[in-house]
Amino acid sequence: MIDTCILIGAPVEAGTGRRGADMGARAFRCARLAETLSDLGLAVRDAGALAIGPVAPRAHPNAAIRDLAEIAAWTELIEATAYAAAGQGMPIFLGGDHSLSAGSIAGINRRAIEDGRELFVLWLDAHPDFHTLESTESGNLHGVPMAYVTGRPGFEGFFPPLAAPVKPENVCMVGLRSVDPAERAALEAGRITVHDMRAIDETGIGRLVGAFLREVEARDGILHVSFDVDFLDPEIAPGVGTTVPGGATFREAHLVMEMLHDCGRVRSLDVVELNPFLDDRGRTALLLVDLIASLMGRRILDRPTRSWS
Ligand SMILES: NC(=[NH2+])NCCC[C@H](N)C(=O)O
Ligand SMILES: [Mn+2]
Ligand SMILES: [Mn+2]
Repeated sequence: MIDTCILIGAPVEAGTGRRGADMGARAFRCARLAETLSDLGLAVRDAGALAIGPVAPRAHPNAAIRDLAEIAAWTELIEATAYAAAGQGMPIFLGGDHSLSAGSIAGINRRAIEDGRELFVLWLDAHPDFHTLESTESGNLHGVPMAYVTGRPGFEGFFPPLAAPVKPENVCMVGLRSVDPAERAALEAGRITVHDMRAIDETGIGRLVGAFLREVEARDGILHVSFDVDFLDPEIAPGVGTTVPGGATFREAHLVMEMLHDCGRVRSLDVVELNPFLDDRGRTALLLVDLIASLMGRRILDRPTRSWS
């Protein structure tokens, strides 16, 4: 694990159908993310918030799509930021909506390839966000980043060209419970590892994530974690625009974070879709700060408790 965290605010909300996600990065600061990480003995660099300039609107044959030029501009900026930050510490992207992961994962993968490392992605989300520009029906571009970074066709000429796609077999999605028909067909035809809520109920989240982490270790990979707030059950995390009932519990989420810390291979993180406008007195932001703390090494007992390998 890395000892310097770089906090990068990415106040993008054009990818969602609801306003308010652009306040997410500020809410993490109110919930004392930087201080919490410092208390764990980590160096923290606050890189502030990114901003794009004005963009000329772009049309797409899929008329449902909104804010294509804006999301393309965010993707380019976040990609460059992720690439630069990955050489200096552990970037933590504070969203902002999930479209930011198009840029963060693309930039992290460019760095990984340059360093001769194999990048794996753990995608914690109620949704696969696996639409192409053709298949999205809502037109909300937070529903497409995983298709983009794994190199599915149709982004050429609209999104920035990828240095290299992430290998689908290096991606593991956990927590799915809202999958559109076009996404389901593409996931069935592809090679991404997918664990829906039923798999979690039947097998246990620790065994599912443990199997993936063993694979990352076996292939000497590095890991990017993309955490969508709606991975969590809305009862404990109401501050998100796309709530879906039946999500991960408090203990399941902390277990995953603790296992990620113990595996020692996480090099970058997105925490996305926090919408303070929909939150209940900051409780979702505070919960996320505690989860990030678990990922960065906070533990209940002061001894290694790793038991999954
Ligand atoms: N990052 C998210 N919250 N994505 C939700 C996407 C929901 C739906 N699949 C859509 O494309 O509109
Ligand atoms: Mn998502
Ligand atoms: Mn989601």
